[in-house]
Amino acid sequence: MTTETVPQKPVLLTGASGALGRVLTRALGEQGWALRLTDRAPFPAPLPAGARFQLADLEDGPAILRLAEGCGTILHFGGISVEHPFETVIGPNIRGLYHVYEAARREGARMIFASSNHAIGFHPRSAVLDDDCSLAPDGFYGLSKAYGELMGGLYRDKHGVESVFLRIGSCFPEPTDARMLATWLSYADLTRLIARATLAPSLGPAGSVVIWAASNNSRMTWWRRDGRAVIGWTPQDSADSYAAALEGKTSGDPVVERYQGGGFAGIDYSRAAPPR
Ligand SMILES: NC(=O)C1=CN([C@@H]2O[C@H](COP(=O)(O)OP(=O)(O)OC[C@H]3O[C@@H](n4cnc5c(N)ncnc54)[C@H](O)[C@@H]3O)[C@@H](O)[C@H]2O)C=CC1
Ligand SMILES: O=C(O)[C@H]1OC(=O)[C@H](O)[C@@H](O)[C@@H]1O
Repeated sequence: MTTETVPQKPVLLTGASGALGRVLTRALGEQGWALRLTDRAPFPAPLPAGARFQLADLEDGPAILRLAEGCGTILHFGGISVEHPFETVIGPNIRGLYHVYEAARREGARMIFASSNHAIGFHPRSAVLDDDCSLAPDGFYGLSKAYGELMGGLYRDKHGVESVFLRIGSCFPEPTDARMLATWLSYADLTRLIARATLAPSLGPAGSVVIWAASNNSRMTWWRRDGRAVIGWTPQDSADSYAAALEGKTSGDPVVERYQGGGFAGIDYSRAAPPR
């Protein structure tokens, strides 16, 4: 038996011009994937063979539906990616997300949603979380990710749309502070995770899985059971080799150090844009 390494249908990647979108475009393009790329910002590098890019805003529903035509998987990485006032987040991350889920429903595509640790960021670091833990967003951004997971549940239960919810920790070239000794996800582990999430023949009886998306970091003691066995993903990298350099690099702020979401838990935009 041969293991499939390239999806049979094209894959739509939103947020292609962003940090992780560019990483995935390069890595999956090199593996011969047929990529349909989109972002509201131009793609800042040459496109790999087999990739097409189209500028679009996630808030433009008809454009998103057209882009998804014929795709078997949607990698949804577009949107606001850090804490911002509510009015900034709602368009891309809520209305835009709805357009992407509608596209997945119409195409019968599997959704791989870049959720975030900030969907559960108000859990204390002393808590040990399984994939069915309560959502505990640490701001408007985290709230939009929690809403995205709930929307995925609705589209699964009502329309049979499959979803992989990636609760990504901190995905950067390397960890840069003590918190990331727990939360870091290497680019290579992300790429392998996306491949397994896309190519896994089934997401099990539930039709959706939650993945704690961090590398094999021994300091990640907050996250336990998830759906990685269902898709066949095992992280291979680790932040441990950075420990000597980063262990003392904490914020000194008790709020930041207490919660899993770190600095986002301490940002307060609640009065940034009063209702009109
Ligand atoms: N990098 C990380 O450590 C983590 C990232 N994530 C999620 O992964 C995804 C990708 O993250 P990054 O690449 O780091 O973020 P990024 O900010 O570099 O990329 C996001 C992309 O979305 C695009 N975008 C924003 N609003 C849009 C709209 N209305 N229409 C079309 N495109 C729009 C932006 O132009 C940007 O290129 C995001 O959804 C983020 O929330 C989640 C947890 C951790
Ligand atoms: O918590 C973290 O480290 C990361 O979480 C996220 O969701 C953000 O997209 C990223 O910019 C943060 O650095």
